[in-house]
Amino acid sequence: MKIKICGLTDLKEAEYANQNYVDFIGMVLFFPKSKRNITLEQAAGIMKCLDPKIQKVAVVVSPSLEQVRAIEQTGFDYIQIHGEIPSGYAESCCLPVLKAFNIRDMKDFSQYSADPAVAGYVFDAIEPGSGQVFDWSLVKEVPRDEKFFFLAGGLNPDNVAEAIRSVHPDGVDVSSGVEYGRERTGKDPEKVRKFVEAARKAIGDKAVCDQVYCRPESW
Ligand SMILES: O=C(O)c1ccccc1N[C@@H]1O[C@H](COP(=O)(O)O)[C@@H](O)[C@H]1O
Repeated sequence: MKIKICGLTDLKEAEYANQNYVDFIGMVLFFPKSKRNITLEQAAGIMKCLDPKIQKVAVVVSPSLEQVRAIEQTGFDYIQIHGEIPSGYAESCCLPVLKAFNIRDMKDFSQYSADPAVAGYVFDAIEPGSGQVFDWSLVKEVPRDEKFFFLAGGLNPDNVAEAIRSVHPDGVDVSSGVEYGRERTGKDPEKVRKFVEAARKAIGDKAVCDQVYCRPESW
């Protein structure tokens, strides 16, 4: 079971990821509508501060091939794509894709599950990065294959254990749920710590571990 903290925007947030030994971080790119959108140059600076063991995910919405190539050159390990994967991706790009499904897109699931460029799935609420929880029963029946299954959408320190027990994902993904409230923006180190602690505690629960789908070592 892996933990992903998404939407990092500055160097101190990279430090929170290091301090809590998270497995993945995400950074939102080429999506100015998001308050977490940063430039490739900012992302490169954040990457330099990250523990090299942490996997770096570029989070994008229907990117162009040109944007994907720029992301590849910046040194990301994965690309999380909401919306459409650009046509010609397999021929000219090599970053493994985490295909995000904003739950109304589930009709496209079988198409993407057959795509060799797709290394994993991120199941998220309708509005990405909105902090909204969706009905987890919608993904409980998703057939488990060799691709990685991240649960996202409104997770927070108070509901992540229940999410793990209920859905048995391979990984949990959070952004809004570890941020400050209305008065301040950015990640709250105390919420990051509590989220990671709650997730690890739930994972450590033997009854849960026995049911969680086992991943290959590389994950
Ligand atoms: O965070 C954003 O603004 C964002 C923008 C574009 C695509 C995805 C985005 N966020 C991703 O949404 C999930 C869940 O976030 P939350 O915990 O519900 O806030 C996560 O993967 C974010 O990276």
